[in-house]
Amino acid sequence: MNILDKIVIDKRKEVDLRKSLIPVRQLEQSVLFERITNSLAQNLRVSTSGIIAEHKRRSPSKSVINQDLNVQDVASGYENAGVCGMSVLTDVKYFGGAIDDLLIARASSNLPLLRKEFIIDEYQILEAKAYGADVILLIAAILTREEIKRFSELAKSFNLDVLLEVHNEEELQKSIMPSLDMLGVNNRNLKTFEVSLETSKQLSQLIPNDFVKVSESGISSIEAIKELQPFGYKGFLIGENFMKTDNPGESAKSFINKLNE
Ligand SMILES: O=C(O)c1ccccc1NCC(=O)[C@H](O)[C@H](O)COP(=O)(O)O
Repeated sequence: MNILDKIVIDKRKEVDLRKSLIPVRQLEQSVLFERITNSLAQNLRVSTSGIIAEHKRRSPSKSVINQDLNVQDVASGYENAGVCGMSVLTDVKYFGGAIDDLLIARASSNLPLLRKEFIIDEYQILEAKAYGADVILLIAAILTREEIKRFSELAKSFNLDVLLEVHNEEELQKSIMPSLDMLGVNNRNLKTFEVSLETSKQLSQLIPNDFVKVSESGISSIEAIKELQPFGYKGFLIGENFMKTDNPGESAKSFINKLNE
């Protein structure tokens, strides 16, 4: 059993509990449900840096990264740094996140917000919309093609962007469909937790040009981005490298300044 299998077992129980506490009707009545969303894919298409900066307190691979910061400060710092979008990990058990982190990030910035979650049920997409997200993540490794289609079409009906994440060729081949906006290649091997940019490089040629290509995980240097850009990547999801510092916003700002030099 890999880490995703464990996360999904817990997630099913969590989602059942959340559904019983907050019914769909209540989510649909949220003021944010009517909010006009802000497209991350569009920002990435026109950006020179393409940075998507993540709020990440801890992770299965690194344990604690940073538990001392306010989401408000991180979100406003990232916005001030000029990132293209912010990823907010909302998983409680494995990442120390919360759905309220999304709400706080929404109140603190106008950035496109990605709900970084292990989505296995439509309910979580309604939650994403009700708590102010602009983008959802779908992970091919934990979904069937039919689920990817159903979930991405539901997200598009709410004007949410969809980032589909893959780890290998098989996941990529089963997932390609028009209701996706961005294809993300995760460089982290979920069995060993090792990261290798080679994964992004190898899969890049199999991703049709209609999708914005995003490289995820293990990116910690300007050189890594310069290495990935020739493979067509327009988006770079960075978590730990910024979050391990006392001031992720400042850290993202100096990273982007160096990248643009
Ligand atoms: O980060 C982990 O340890 C992890 C383990 C299992 C499933 C997902 C995991 N991370 C989620 C992510 O995709 C990353 O947080 C994101 O790509 C940023 O990665 P990094 O820059 O390496 O923090």
